[in-house]
Amino acid sequence: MPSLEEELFPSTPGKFKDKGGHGMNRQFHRCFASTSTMFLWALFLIALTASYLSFQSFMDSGTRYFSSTWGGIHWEKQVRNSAQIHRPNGFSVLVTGAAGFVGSHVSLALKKRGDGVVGFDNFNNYYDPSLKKARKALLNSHNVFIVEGDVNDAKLLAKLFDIVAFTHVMHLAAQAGVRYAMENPHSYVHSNIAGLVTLLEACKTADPQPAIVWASSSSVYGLNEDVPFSESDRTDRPASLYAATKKSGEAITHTYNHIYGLSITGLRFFTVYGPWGRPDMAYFSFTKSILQGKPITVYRGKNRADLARDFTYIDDVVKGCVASLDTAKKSTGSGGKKRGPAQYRIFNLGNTSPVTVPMMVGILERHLKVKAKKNFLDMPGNGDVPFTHANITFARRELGYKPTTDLQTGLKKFVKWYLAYYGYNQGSKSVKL
Ligand SMILES: O=C(O)[C@H]1O[C@H](OP(=O)(O)OP(=O)(O)OC[C@H]2O[C@@H](n3ccc(=O)[nH]c3=O)[C@H](O)[C@@H]2O)[C@H](O)[C@@H](O)[C@@H]1O
Repeated sequence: MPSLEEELFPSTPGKFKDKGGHGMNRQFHRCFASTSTMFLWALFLIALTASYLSFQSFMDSGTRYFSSTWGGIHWEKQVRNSAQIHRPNGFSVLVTGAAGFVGSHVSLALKKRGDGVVGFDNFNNYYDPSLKKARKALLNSHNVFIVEGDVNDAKLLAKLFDIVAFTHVMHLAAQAGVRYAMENPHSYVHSNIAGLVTLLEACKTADPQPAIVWASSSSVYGLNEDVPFSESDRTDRPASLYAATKKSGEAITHTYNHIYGLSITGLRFFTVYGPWGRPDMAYFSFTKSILQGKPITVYRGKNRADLARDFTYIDDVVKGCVASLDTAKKSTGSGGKKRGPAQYRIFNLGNTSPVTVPMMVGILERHLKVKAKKNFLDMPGNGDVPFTHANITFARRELGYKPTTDLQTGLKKFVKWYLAYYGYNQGSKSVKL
């Protein structure tokens, strides 16, 4: 049986039989037959190519539509609902890193006072994503919708700005952690530099342009030895790639402020801790190890000096973030062009009372009622700095920022949350105090 293809496009000369007649005629017929065969073949190939290409493009859009986590009428409705403002002169805020530690707290605080909040997070596995999912569930229960996506996704960002006229962006999405930068340097460049630029491009083009508040880091002070650290101190000697990407962020945001009129506020966070915190941070991982009866490594600086941090409680930092949004002036650009000078600020958000790491461990021991097995180790050259200490005069004056929680009180709240969330049974070999 001839195939469908053969029936439509006969290729055997026998089917174009010369039914008698002259040589010329035969010649003409042969010639005509071969030309028309070629023509038909060409038509067939064109049709095949065209249908292949349209199938490809259908698959492309289909893949995006069916497998991506964004897009569609239902999704847009969720975004719009989440962005709805429920107070006079309220904001609509895009919070990146909303499933993160600081992001989830800030999102909740804004939502509770009636601002519209749309979360944004890529739920990466730098640390246990189930904790991020639990934060997401908490936010969902307060009607905050988190868009799943990466800040490097320009199309998704453009779509969001298309749907919502965000008044502010609270940019907290980042690759965090000081020492992990030696293991995975490119993840810092990807999130903290490339992602930041993609986000700023979206903000600069948005109409209206939002005001931006974003997370820098106390680590930008690097090898600075003037204490306490003031915003005007040197920040050109970072000790880690993480710090270098945050410092770059300060420079990059400045250019977007200068060229496009974006209103920018950079916040230098000082070792933020508390309930729903980050498992990669020392106070958190120490708690887990102490409860499991596992040893912890406590780093020491030059001449065995204890390391110290200006540990800052999450609720204090949230107040600083919200006050930054409240005092941020509008961006001045439109249509991607600057129309006048715009606000550019940088604030320290610290606690102003550094505590040594062994003291922090002592507080945890008391709250957990379990003794830690401590191994002291000279600080490896891994990006750590010996101490941090914030001067918060500027934030106090401009934001009314006034931290009120000391480490003792803050860690008590953290431990209470930790035990409620994970339970006591983290291990069997705990040594009770
Ligand atoms: O303030 C900041 O800018 C930074 O604060 C923290 O960085 P870090 O202060 O290094 O916080 P931890 O990783 O919790 O370390 C706290 C202290 O514990 C020490 N440590 C850490 C881990 C460990 O196993 N042993 C140990 O002694 C560190 O050397 C450091 O002195 C955050 O992890 C960064 O994302 C943030 O940007």
